[in-house]
Amino acid sequence: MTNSNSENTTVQVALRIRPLTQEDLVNLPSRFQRNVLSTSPFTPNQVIVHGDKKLTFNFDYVFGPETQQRDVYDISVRNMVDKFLEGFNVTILAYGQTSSGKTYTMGTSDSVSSIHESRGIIPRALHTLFSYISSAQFKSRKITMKVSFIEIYNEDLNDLLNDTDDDENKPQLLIREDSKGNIIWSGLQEIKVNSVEEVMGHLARGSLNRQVGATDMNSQSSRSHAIFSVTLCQQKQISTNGISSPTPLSHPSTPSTPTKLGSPPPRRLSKILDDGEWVTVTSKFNFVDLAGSERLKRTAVSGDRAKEGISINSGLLALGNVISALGDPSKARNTTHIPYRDSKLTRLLQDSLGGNAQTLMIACVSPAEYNISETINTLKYANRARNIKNSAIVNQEEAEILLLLILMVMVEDLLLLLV
Ligand SMILES: Nc1ncnc2c1ncn2[C@@H]1O[C@H](COP(=O)(O)OP(=O)(O)OP(=O)(O)O)[C@@H](O)[C@H]1O
Repeated sequence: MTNSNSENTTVQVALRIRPLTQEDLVNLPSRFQRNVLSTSPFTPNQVIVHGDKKLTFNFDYVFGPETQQRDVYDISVRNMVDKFLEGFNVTILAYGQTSSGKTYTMGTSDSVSSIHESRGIIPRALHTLFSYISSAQFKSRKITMKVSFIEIYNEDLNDLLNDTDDDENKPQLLIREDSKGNIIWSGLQEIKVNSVEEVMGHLARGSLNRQVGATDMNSQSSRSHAIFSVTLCQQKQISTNGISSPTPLSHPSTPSTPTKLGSPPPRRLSKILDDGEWVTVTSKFNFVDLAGSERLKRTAVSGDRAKEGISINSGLLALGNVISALGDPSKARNTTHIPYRDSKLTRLLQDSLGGNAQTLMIACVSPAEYNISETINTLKYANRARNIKNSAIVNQEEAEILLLLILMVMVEDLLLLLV
């Protein structure tokens, strides 16, 4: 950490091992239902794979099959919500093979009426956010929150919150880079929200629009990558000594005497400066539910499903390549080229991987022997992500607002000189 407005962090990686489900007990051959994963009793956050040979992997967090949704949230996510409120961009990615628990963990399919205990990360994070925002500490701030929901399906971008059937008049979704190198998703609807219920309504509506199709492994398999985003804009006043001031911004009044350029600030301008600066802090929270990472032959698909599989895998392959390039110190020294542009997924997530965001990857796995090779792939993939270094900053714009105030006063003064 350099100062309170910028933090150098690494991508945090949590492993979540789901329990055997009723579907496993019905669908998997009984000789392959054996549990092949255990957590280490001696080394925290270590998982042991009991296959042909014993393998161990370490993560920032390891959640065993008995871990409840509340604990996953409290231990690994709650602190990221705090960071989001401070003005940092935050991304949480759920990665893993089909049916490994990504949607369950993330809560992407949860609705307002979902049972409280089984609620995933998204509804929990929103409850925390809204309770903070309605607290006394935030009363003096002007706050707007917006949500958007984007899907990448066969390398096409879809706006899951735009229900219009009129495809021709739907705005084109584009990924752009601004002059500061920030990634902008343009053409996407951003809907203003005022309560957890409203957010959950949009999440449920968007999830219904998401592409799902039956594979052999999961009858409701998500065939697309989906990113639910919450953007928080806070206008707050900070006094010049850095302490938040509750005084709202008052518009500058007409000056009694005109000010010459270069003269000391007029009294009302120095009053504005004394009262403190108004700053706008904007942060974005991305909840990413990736499509299943399994190899095609496992899901026994053909035709359109196979085409989807190839495109899902190419997005995840590109994500893997970006992770390798960012996470392998020897490669990072030798090449400055990070292949973000190889897929829409990596381009959309460019800020979250090696950029201006605090990022948590949750790798989800099944404990059953039947899935052992996919599980090992997931463990290796997620392990590499731990080496990625991000450099996040509080997205605060004070200079522009102050400059604007000074310019407003100057324009008024110049106008007065003309009359
Ligand atoms: N930790 C858990 N505790 C209890 N049930 C779980 C847990 N994780 C997943 N499940 C159950 O396992 C099944 C598959 O989970 P889920 O749909 O979240 O998988 P997924 O990884 O999102 O799959 P896909 O990539 O195909 O969408 C669901 O019935 C879900 O309720």
